[in-house]
Amino acid sequence: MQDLAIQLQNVSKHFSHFELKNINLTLPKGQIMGFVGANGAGKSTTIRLIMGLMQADKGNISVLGQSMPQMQTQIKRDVGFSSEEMKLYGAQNLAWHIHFIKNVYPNWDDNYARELLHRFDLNLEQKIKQLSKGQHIKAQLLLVLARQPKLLVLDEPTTGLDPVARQEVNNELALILKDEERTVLFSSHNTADVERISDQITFIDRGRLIDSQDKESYLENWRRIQLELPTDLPLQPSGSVIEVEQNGRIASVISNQFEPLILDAYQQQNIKILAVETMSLEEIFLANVNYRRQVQQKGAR
Ligand SMILES: Nc1ncnc2c1ncn2[C@@H]1O[C@H](COP(=O)(O)OP(=O)(O)OP(=O)(O)O)[C@@H](O)[C@H]1O
Repeated sequence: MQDLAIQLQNVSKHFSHFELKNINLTLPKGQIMGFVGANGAGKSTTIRLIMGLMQADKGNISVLGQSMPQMQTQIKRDVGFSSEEMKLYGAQNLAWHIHFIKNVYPNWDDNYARELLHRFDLNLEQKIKQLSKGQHIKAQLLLVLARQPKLLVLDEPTTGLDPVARQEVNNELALILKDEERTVLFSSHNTADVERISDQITFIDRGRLIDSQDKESYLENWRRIQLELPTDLPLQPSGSVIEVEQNGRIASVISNQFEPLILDAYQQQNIKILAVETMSLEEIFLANVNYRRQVQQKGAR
């Protein structure tokens, strides 16, 4: 069996107005997973459960082979976690934080910390409370990255950063990708970031995982097909076609399991194929969420 950094089996968590339902998720070691969902989809809740900061109502969670939350103290050294909720000590500067963390975590890498300090354009002596929001996020990331943990769990690491800082952080994550021993789970609203640096993609919507797969084969499955129909009668979705937009005799359809046979089937109905287009992760995410919500609504009726 492949070595897993994170495994969730049938995990559920119920709040008064929200339910995270039957989450099954596996992240193999050495991979970087982008965890994508709209506001309130359940990303932070899932991450809190993984980190043992909250207890699931049901299901099993294991992190680096250890059960959570029972073994959270034992695995803390190997897991680096960063989220907006975690505040640094405002009255102290970055040098103080580095000194503190270095004493706790033996894998602390001074050279890497210096490189990050330079690349993130941070000042060791400036008090944390004087930092801008973006600088605070970068300081937090420096402290967690330089520990060289085996697993990094980052809750929206690039939210609130300007495009330049976002690129700096993404570049660091992309560098980590080259190290086959290290694993990253990061949540994001930004599908462009996720498309660029992840090798696993997980979509969550309204507390349910809607897809979790390796990026290459996932992107390969989705296509938008432009069609010219023989008449303007409405074209119905069928098979792997999940969305049809039609204007007269011109239609644009989306397939979530594309194969050339779909084109043959259209041609047999005298439908002309105008174009077969790949889709960005953003387009796929939006189409997928719309489709899943429609299916859910139909099921609920
Ligand atoms: N401790 C809690 N008690 C009650 N409800 C909660 C609690 N924590 C989260 N929720 C609810 O669970 C839902 C999911 O929240 P969560 O923070 O996991 O979403 P998210 O995907 O991280 O969203 P965002 O992108 O906006 O940060 C929300 O409706 C939120 O109000």
